[in-house]
Amino acid sequence: MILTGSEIESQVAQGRIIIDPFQPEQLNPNSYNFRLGNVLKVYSEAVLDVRKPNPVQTVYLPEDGMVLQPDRIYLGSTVEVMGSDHYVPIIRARSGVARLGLFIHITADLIDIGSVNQWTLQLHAVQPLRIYPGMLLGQVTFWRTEGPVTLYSGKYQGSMGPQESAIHLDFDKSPREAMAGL
Ligand SMILES: Nc1ccn([C@H]2C[C@H](O)[C@@H](COP(=O)(O)OP(=O)(O)OP(=O)(O)O)O2)c(=O)n1
Repeated sequence: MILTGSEIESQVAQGRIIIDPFQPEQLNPNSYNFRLGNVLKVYSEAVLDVRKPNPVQTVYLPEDGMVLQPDRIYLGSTVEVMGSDHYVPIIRARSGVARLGLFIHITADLIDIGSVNQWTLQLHAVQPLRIYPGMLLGQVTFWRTEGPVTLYSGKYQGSMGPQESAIHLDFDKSPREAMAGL
């Protein structure tokens, strides 16, 4: 079951959902709009490798914006530190952003229960698009769970700013550890 905007606000007030900073005017009927931080990371090599660290360049989004090019992925992050030990967050683009052809994640919309940090966004523009730091880019929804809860303790816990893939770390683990996210 999805939380309504007023229930999100109530759960934030009780400390059961973390959204920091929290602005009530960013609430929607059943979601909360989040902002884009001013740091982007771009992979520097043309061919990426899941078994190795992939070097990145850091780019600071100027106040007058920056044009995203279609042939690459830009890692950004939310301004807000968000998460919950009680509800499962799922992120989406705002419709107005999607209507301009911008993906704000690439098939990774599910946030683990217990994952509290600035979430990494995988920005991909279908055609050149100027974006701005601090813009209201996406929305987060919160979902009730069923069953015993195990809180997230994976490799991206506590991250601030955009985090490049650390999937290469999985290759040093046993298949059981990798599947368990240990
Ligand atoms: N667009 C996204 C999706 C997820 N996350 C964060 C919150 C998630 O709780 C965490 C881990 O997500 P996954 O379990 O999908 O990713 P992995 O399986 O690669 O990581 P791990 O091995 O840590 O579970 O990454 C994020 O910042 N931005």
